[in-house]
Amino acid sequence: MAGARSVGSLPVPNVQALAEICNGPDEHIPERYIRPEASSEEVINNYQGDMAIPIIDLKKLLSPQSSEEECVKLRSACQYWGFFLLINHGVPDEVIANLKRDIVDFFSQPLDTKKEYTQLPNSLEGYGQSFVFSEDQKLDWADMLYLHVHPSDSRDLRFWPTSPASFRQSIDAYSSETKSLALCLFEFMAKAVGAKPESLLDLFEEQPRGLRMAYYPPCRQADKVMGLSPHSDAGGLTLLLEINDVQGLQIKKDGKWLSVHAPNGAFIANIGDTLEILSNGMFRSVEHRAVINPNKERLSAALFHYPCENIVISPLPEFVKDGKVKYRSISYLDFMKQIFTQQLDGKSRVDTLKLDQ
Ligand SMILES: O=C(O)CCC(=O)C(=O)O
Ligand SMILES: [Fe+2]
Repeated sequence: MAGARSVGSLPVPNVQALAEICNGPDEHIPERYIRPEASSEEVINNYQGDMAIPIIDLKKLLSPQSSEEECVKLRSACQYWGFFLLINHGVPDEVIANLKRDIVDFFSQPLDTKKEYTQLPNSLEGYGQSFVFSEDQKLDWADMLYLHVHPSDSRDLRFWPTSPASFRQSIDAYSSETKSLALCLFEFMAKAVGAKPESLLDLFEEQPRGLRMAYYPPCRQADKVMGLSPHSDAGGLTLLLEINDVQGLQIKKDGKWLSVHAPNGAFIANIGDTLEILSNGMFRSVEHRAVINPNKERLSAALFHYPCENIVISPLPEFVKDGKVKYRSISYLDFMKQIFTQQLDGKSRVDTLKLDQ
């Protein structure tokens, strides 16, 4: 593969700056950003009834009176959707508001200021783009700032912006306040299928977490470009925050794209590949993408929860019903390496690990 790297992205133009140049209705958009699939597949915008994304209430999960009922909903959400909205999650409004403000402020700074945090070769962290493997690969209409936020010794402060001045503090507070959320969800997910809570908790207890903040510039020809290519998330669980209330996330449901939007203050939670394998396919890691708004910029922040680095990802015995193991085992490090060396051409990563039934 031309230009392949072990990790990190090839450098590509800054999209926010590009969008400012080609912002007319007929302006030429460079060929590498033209994505026919952005408008060629069916999208459902007003979903209702069975097509409404499940809403999980953390307060209800934690309350002895309602926990069992909410656990049933959680199980069904993880099995059939792989996505759910998480409400009453307990992360203070102020912590979320501060993070949102600072992310907006960061991306609205001059390019030269943001470039001080540019990704280095062979590193994913910093300001730039994710997953650009080759010179001829189509490109997404977005810029990103990716940081390891936990554990604290994984932080590389070279990439942590000092402007806006409160940014580091806001990310740190957000990281602390979300710390127990995913573990709590893992615990209930295990309980929901009759497995011991430790079965998942033990694998995620060190909680490596990364925060990917994305800036999707508007594009007058939004139907020609793609904000974030279809993908599934590699880790265990992702908690997504929509920063400025502009819709753009779409998830694959029964072969169609479904627009998903979080009401103010809710998280959009989704199962990642690692959890699909650990749960022997009981929980689904679902393909999703982000599209572009013609008039408004969109910002989001995805908090990825990874398992401990030294584990082998393999279906957990408690999730294997009828003795049928559906995935082959792979060390977590090898699994992550694949992300940077393999172009899957539309195939899902977990599919490559599925055993023939
Ligand atoms: O921005 C979004 O809505 C989606 C982000 C996402 O899927 C990701 O960062 O993996
Ligand atoms: Fe994602």
